[in-house]
Amino acid sequence: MTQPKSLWLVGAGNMGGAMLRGWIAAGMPPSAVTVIDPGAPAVPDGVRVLREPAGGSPEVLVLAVKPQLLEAVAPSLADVRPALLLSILAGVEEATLAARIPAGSVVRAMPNLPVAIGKGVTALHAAKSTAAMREMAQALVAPLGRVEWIDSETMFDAVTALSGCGPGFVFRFIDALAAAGVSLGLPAEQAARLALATVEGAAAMAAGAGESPAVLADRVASPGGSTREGLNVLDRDDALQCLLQETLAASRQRNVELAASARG
Ligand SMILES: NC(=O)C1=CN([C@@H]2O[C@H](COP(=O)(O)OP(=O)(O)OC[C@H]3O[C@@H](n4cnc5c(N)ncnc54)[C@H](OP(=O)(O)O)[C@@H]3O)[C@@H](O)[C@H]2O)C=CC1
Ligand SMILES: O=C(O)[C@@H]1CCC=N1
Repeated sequence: MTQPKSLWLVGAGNMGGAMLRGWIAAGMPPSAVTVIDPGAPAVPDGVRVLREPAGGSPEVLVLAVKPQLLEAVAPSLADVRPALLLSILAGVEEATLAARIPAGSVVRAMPNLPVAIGKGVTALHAAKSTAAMREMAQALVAPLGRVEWIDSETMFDAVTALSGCGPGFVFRFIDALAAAGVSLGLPAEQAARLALATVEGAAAMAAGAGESPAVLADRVASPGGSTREGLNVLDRDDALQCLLQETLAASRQRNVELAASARG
């Protein structure tokens, strides 16, 4: 990967910490990274941790605090001049970021939690970045999993709802599948193991298959068999489809609200 000479990670919580673990696992030298986080989080060996910026500027500044903290954090970064600001803040728009933090280029990124194991998805958007900094951003997130550029920033909230929040929805589905097994009399621990392995196997198979998930679902559903009966419940009045539409719409709406409040 094209390694940045220096990278500051501002906020190393759930998501910043996941990206950091992914980068170190992918070979980024820990000595290139400074974490800035007043909570003094645990970080991989060799990574420097500061409570606040202590002068100088990195080549890349990754902003990974909560969107609601942008206003509070920006003044401490007012004298920092990174070549690239990579923001993972949900909702917060490129223009808002550029107005708060002076950076050569701004790229928005929307990763998801599995980046920690190199199996994440990161969406990227940049309207005004230089080509070199777009490449830098892409090279930075490429070892963390799939990378997708989003042309229109207006789509970024929808992408955030789907792939950024998506692992949360899938984790909930795994629990619900297990709980449904328990309701049929299975022991809880065994149901949890079966649900997780089933989702893992089905996702891996769908990822490697040349056919759509719909075709694969039909392959599980033998004519006149029991899967069809179950699918009929999920499909009745588009029950699952409607539930997920409502789920993503609620998440997207929250991103819109976060963007508006960061705009000020
Ligand atoms: N979680 C996820 O799956 C995803 C999150 N995101 C985005 O990532 C960002 C962070 O979310 P998440 O990791 O879940 O939140 P967390 O609260 O887990 O992480 C935020 C981190 O920032 C730290 N922090 C607080 N104040 C400051 C400060 N002044 N300077 C530097 N660091 C500070 C927090 O410390 P302390 O805990 O001590 O307050 C914490 O370690 C959000 O903008 C979110 O939209 C994007 C994609 C997915
Ligand atoms: O829930 C959140 O706010 C963040 C954004 C995407 C995933 N988690």
